[in-house]
Amino acid sequence: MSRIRVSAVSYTNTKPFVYGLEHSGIMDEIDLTLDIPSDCARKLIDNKADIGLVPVAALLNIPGYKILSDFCIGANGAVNSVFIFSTKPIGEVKTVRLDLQSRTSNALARILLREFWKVDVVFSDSPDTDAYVEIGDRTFGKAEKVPFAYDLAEAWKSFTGLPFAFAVWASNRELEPSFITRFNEALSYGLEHRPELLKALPPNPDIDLEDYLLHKIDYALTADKKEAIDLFLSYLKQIYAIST
Ligand SMILES: C=C(O[C@@H]1C=C(C(=O)O)C=C[C@H]1O)C(=O)O
Repeated sequence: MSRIRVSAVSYTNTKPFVYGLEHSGIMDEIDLTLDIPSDCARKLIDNKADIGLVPVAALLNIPGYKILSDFCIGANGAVNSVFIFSTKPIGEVKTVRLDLQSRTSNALARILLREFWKVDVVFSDSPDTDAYVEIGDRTFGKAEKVPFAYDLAEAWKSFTGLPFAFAVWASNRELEPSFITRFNEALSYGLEHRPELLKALPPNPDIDLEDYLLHKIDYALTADKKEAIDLFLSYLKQIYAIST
């Protein structure tokens, strides 16, 4: 039987999930790759993977997608690894560069700039923009070093009162229910064993990894995070309608 191809995110936020998958029998049934979020989305869209930790902004491009887990990469308030970094206060920003590794946070930035901060900006690939979106481990420690840093999960909570989900476990086809159960058990094992994982991770002077993996990243795909996804996707559709 051919293995199920799984694309997970290569950032620290996903390490508990990877720990769970690697410490379970499921490794015999899957081919696991670690990818930046934009590649993870691309693999699901192009049928190069069967399951992915898919940026929610990409769900609209995966016909018939199925969310197969009650775990996600989310946050309830500040997440500490998804930012707009800026040389100016957000109300004065005119140009913004997006992050090529991101799908969700780029869209979230567009929504918040327009609907929450109410600034009209131009998006550009130029290295000289007033502000830029950045996600993942590359952001660790930067918020204290730049003139202005805006945590996008925190801003979303201020805007909507809701938590947020950046990426969900989804498939692009039907899978065996018993496999999905075992997959979820492996993810759950990883979350439960975060203390052991934390002991094994090299210390990082730029981030409190315990706080990040136990408190900032919120892994439960709760009803209010699903509500947030629906709301986020409805804003995203409006933005597509405007920009196309
Ligand atoms: C919290 C994060 O969430 C991520 C952000 C994503 C995106 O912007 O597309 C996708 C997956 C997550 O890893 C992060 O990367 O720091």
